[in-house]
Amino acid sequence: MSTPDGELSPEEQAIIAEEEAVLRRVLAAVEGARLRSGHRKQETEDLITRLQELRDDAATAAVADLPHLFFQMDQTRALLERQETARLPELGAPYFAHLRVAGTTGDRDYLLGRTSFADVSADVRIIDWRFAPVARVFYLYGEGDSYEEWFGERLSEGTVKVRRLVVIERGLLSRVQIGTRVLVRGPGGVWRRLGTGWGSQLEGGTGTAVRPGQLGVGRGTQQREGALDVTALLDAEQFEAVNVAADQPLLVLGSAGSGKTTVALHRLAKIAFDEAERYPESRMKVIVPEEGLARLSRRLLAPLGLGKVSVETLDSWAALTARVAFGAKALKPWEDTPPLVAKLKRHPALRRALAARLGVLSSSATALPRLRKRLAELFTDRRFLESVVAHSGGDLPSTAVDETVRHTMLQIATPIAHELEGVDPDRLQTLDGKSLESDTPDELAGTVDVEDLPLLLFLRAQAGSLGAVGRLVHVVLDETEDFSLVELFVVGRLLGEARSCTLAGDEMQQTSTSFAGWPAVLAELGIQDAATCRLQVSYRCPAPITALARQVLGTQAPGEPPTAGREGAPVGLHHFPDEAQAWLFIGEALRDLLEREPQASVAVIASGREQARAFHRVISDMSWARLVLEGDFSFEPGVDVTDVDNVKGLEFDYVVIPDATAQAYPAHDEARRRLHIAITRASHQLWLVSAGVRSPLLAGV
Ligand SMILES: Nc1ncnc2c1ncn2[C@@H]1O[C@H](COP(=O)(O)OP(=O)(O)OP(=O)(O)O)[C@@H](O)[C@H]1O
Repeated sequence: MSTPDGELSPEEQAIIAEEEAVLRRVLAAVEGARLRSGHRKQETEDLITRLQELRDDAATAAVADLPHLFFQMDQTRALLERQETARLPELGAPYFAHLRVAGTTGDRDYLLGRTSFADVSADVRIIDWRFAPVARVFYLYGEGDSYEEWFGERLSEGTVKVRRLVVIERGLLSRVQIGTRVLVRGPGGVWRRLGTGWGSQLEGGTGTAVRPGQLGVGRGTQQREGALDVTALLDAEQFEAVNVAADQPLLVLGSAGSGKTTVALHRLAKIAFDEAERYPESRMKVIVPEEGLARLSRRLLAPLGLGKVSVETLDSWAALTARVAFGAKALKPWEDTPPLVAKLKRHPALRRALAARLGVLSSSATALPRLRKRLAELFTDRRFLESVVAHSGGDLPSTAVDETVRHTMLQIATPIAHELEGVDPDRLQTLDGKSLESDTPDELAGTVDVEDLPLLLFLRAQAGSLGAVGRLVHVVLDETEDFSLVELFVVGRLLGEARSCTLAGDEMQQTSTSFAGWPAVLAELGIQDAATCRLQVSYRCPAPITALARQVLGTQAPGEPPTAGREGAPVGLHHFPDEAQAWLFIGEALRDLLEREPQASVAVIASGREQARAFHRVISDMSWARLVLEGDFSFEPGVDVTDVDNVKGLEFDYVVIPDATAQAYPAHDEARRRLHIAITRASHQLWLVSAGVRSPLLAGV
């Protein structure tokens, strides 16, 4: 299957020579434009000084001189406006792809980048991937294909003669990809062709053989630079999705790692670029369930020119929105809601029960104290809660009723501080300086759960408006399967009539049982006609991992398996009699890996927080080991020890699951989805390690 790395053929040498010549031309043309704009800068400064002088003159001039001075000021201003210079491509990496088309007027070269630039005399045309009509030809056709595309009113026909992806680093060409052929510049500037085996595709063929018991395929041997820009890689289906009209709601579905986030964020960039006035960055938002994905999304948005778009987690968005809608001081949010109570408050059955019990409140009934009282009544009403549990389809156990009542009773108790009003504040502190109620159940008194915030907003939004909360012109919801129905309702209200949004999701990755199906999601957002795209190719995970992920899902797996993007290392399964041995083995393997591949990104994904903490102790003395339990990923090389709840939407070169046991992952739908999420974070290699009884989800592997 694999062919060795090789010397370039004469044809490939010619390709490299051609690409280097193109790059030299581009760099010279951009540098020329930069110098010209530098000269213009001096002229601009002179004009500004001149304008200032004229203004000063006008302040003291005789009335008769004013018309003449004003005329001069107008002229200077007009000259200044003409000085405005366009942004120039970055010299370090001015484009990421090369397209040559043969049309009726002969051959023409286009380079795809993030900033348009043309110097026709130097035969340089860099087009912006977001809006240049000819970018369609790049994304939708392959080398040798004939195309027919309408560019506005004009039908354009031709043939794609060259379609190459290029990587330019600090102004130097380092990689050229033509179809599946990859040419890379090696040390000393010697070019070679990478073999087609999976190992060498990853890192260039050296040190990539996988031996059983050894982690690593060579991915982390080099700095991460030199990777192809994902904007250049968008496939035809993804490109069409990115180009769906801005006012059309879009649902992007697909299995793990098929490019849903990639499409959603590129669409945002396209919309912001095409219709900057209607869709200002300040009124667009990305909302995701977890902190880790929020951080990753910010990192992905920056190179797309969307550094100002706000990215929020569901909790921080709800807290901020509630603060604006209800007033900052009125709410004391509680973040440690017991899991069962949180689950009940986010479940679709609660949304339906609320509708049946409360209907739509009148706006006079939505003052915060009244809304809180309403919720408190409901969450202490056993019959109401029993009906929620009864309609939860088995998701909620009956113990959720007692737990919710008990928890709410503590919240509605009067805080000690109120009862002791008038007492000397010094006497209301414990010896260690804390307040009397801290670390006691009384700490809960007067709080609202973070899960209550969307409910309060929902009741208020249903009755009228959310007051000062700003309208949104477009929103991206990622991992939409984890949004509760009430959260979706509130987002819908903030979008107003247009409902311009991109919803990315995969029902196989729901972890919070708040998902009620895509029709319910759209209905709650008030959307009747969403465009839907289903991404088919699994880009992140190699074939062995995609196959295992499907097996783990069991009967929940969707009908059509995704197309595996590439071959890859076999999944490693390691079983030990006891946990100490298993973890020692992982610790050793990680040390060995990081010595060989110091640039690798590795995640040890435990089933829960406590397991992550416990495993972290095994390697905590290593400088590259980080415990990440609040989504605070640094995206630096090294090992993140974390748990399933933290990693949705993320990816790592290597993933180790340290507790693939029957206890952590029993044969049960939610466990299947959780293991599936952990497995599909790996982009190069996966290990499943177990001690005691191995998870039944891995039977036969
Ligand atoms: N057309 C493509 N060609 C090559 N790589 C791609 C392509 N599209 C996306 N990718 C890469 O695939 C990986 C997964 O993409 P992305 O995170 O967008 O997937 P996702 O469907 O949102 O994943 P998840 O379901 O885990 O949230 C990323 O590394 C991304 O850069």
